Amino acid sequence: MNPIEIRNLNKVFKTKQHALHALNDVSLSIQKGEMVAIMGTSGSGKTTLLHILGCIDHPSGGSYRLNDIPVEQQSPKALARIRNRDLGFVMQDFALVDHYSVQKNVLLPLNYMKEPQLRKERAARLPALLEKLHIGQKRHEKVMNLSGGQKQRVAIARALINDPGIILADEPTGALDQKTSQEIIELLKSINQEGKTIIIVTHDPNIAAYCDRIVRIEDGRMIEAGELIP
Ligand SMILES: Nc1ncnc2c1ncn2[C@@H]1O[C@H](COP(=O)(O)OP(=O)(O)OP(=O)(O)O)[C@@H](O)[C@H]1O
Repeated sequence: MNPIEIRNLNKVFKTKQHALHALNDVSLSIQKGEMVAIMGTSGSGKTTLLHILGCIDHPSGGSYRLNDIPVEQQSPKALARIRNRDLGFVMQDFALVDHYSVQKNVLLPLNYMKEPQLRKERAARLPALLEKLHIGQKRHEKVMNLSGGQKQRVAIARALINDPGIILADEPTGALDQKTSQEIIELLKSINQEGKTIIIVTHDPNIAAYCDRIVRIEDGRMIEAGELIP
């Protein structure tokens, strides 16, 4: 079973004037432990695809199985649980709460977890996780006082606190300088080498070079699926 299986996926955005086909007949399988780059020109549909993979948006047609679960048949509550447990998100603008501390930001996903024992177990991972991401000393610092690279490390820690199998990253280095970008992609690569499946939307060929394969999208169509890992 592949963690991600999409078949003949379509996404149409309807406005009063017209219907925009953001994704057109996209089929894609992603194996466990792969690191995949999604590339394409601006407006080609990359973020739309990532949002559907992240169960943030719904396709207009086609099927999506995530960890063998048919996503389109899930209730909003079940989808919220999937987003919380099975997926970690890393965004270009970090999507952190600036006036919260590092610790409070990283622990945020646990607020949505009902099981107290599991929440406790996950929270206990915090110190080791922050050390691993080299932000241990910033634990009580407000996020607004951190550099861009440090903020992205906090966002990666938050994505990992629930130990999801899949990390989805939308231009994770888009707001960072070249040196910091390299540090962040090397960090994501090391997380991938520990077994996480990682999907990264990027414009940057240097970032894509760290991935196992490149999926290219143009005008909502997948024009290249790259080579699968043997
Ligand atoms: N909510 C929406 N309503 C209407 N059209 C949308 C919506 N979201 C995206 N689109 C359109 O769908 C197309 C694909 O957008 P998407 O954001 O997926 O592109 P992208 O490849 O991620 O672009 P970029 O590299 O500039 O971020 C674009 O034409 C965009 O204008």
